[in-house]
Amino acid sequence: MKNLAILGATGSIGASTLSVCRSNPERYNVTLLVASKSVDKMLLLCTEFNPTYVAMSCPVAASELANKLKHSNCNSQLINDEQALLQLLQSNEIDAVMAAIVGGAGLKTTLAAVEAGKEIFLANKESLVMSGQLFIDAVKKSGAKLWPVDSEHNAIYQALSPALQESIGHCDLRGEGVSKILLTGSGGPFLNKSLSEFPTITPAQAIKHPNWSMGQKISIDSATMMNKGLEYIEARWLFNASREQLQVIIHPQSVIHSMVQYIDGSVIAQMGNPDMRTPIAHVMGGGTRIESGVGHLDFFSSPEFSFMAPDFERYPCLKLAMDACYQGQHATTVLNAVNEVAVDAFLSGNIKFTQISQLVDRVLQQTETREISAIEQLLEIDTQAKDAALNMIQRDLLC
Ligand SMILES: NC(=O)C1=CN([C@@H]2O[C@H](COP(=O)(O)OP(=O)(O)OC[C@H]3O[C@@H](n4cnc5c(N)ncnc54)[C@H](OP(=O)(O)O)[C@@H]3O)[C@@H](O)[C@H]2O)C=CC1
Ligand SMILES: CC(=O)[C@@H](O)[C@H](O)COP(=O)(O)O
Ligand SMILES: [Mn+2]
Repeated sequence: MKNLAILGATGSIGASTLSVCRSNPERYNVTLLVASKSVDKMLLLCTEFNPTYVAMSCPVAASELANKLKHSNCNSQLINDEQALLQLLQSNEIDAVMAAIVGGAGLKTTLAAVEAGKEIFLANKESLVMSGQLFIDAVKKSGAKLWPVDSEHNAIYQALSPALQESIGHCDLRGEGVSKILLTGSGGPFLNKSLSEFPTITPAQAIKHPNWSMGQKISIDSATMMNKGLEYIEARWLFNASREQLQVIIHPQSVIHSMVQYIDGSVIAQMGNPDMRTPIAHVMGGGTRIESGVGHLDFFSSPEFSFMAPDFERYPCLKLAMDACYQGQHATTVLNAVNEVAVDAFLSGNIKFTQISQLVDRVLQQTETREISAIEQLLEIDTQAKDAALNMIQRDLLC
């Protein structure tokens, strides 16, 4: 029985993780649940799982939850400050951590767990996009076991040889006969929409992913294909892949979750219904197969598979992310930070869909190259980039 912390417990990945816990009660003890503002959802989870500890990053939500917990049958202890949360994550009360906070807000907690050598189930791709080399170095130093949860990276992991699975972050792809990682993406809801209609795309249209049910931010990222850009950077770090070893392929059906191509011509793909409980069960089972609650693929009623190359005119965010990947960690941190501001602004009706990429591009263009050697530098770059982006929105500097 492992003690599990779920960071982002009230979100989409949090819900899928808890569903896998329900299907496998003998494997995990839900010890710590962390979220931000969703008090009522958290109260329900506390009532069901009775975690030893619970934390809400928003102080108002934390005190509201404290009050409600007093009148409940659950005796979870509320962790009230960030430092205490980081210490708990690093303590021997926690064995495994599902890192599923959305955005750069997940960086500190995820890294704290990495530094303490925990078993890490990584959904929070933004933390790896921001901290890249520092993250991978911390994994190596602490001996943390890093499991990719993101459906594509989990698929790639499953298609790799045991030697490569054991060397996440330091894979010798060529040495093990891998010629390319083929990262698949659906293309989102606007794959076939006329480009002339893009400026009038609404949040309600953009949030409707054709295949996956996910949180708001990642759904918008899928629509711009910034999600695939972030995943490209994520794959670069997880699998130590060079530019020549990474290719993005649009596969609108989201049945193949990604593939690995070998030098002998073989291509190994992982397939399944688009349901995150499959990769989550894979990592929570430690690579062995456990119940996920996901049904089998029905090959006779599945649509035909199709594949195409991404068009950067339709998906400028993908190109920006692929370029930032080779500019360095300052660039990937700015890309991620500005994208977070832009997605928020789009969801609030303050900018157009087409202005998401414009904003990211503008702030990246005014970013100076910087060598990164500490997380504090990344956090400073993150704040500066967000300020610059907000400033551009307020001054109405976008076309
Ligand atoms: N959803 C999916 O299918 C997939 C998601 N991912 C990645 O997983 C991560 C989570 O995505 P998803 O579950 O969709 O997102 P959701 O928006 O559904 O959930 C986000 C979670 O993060 C919590 N949260 C937000 N800010 C903070 C904070 N500052 N401190 C603590 N908790 C916080 C939210 O709490 P609250 O509810 O209280 O606001 C919520 O529990 C993202 O990085 C995403 O890219 C990767 C692959 C697939
Ligand atoms: C489920 C998952 O891993 C998401 O990242 C998903 O891949 C999003 O779909 P897109 O392929 O449209 O980005
Ligand atoms: Mn994904």
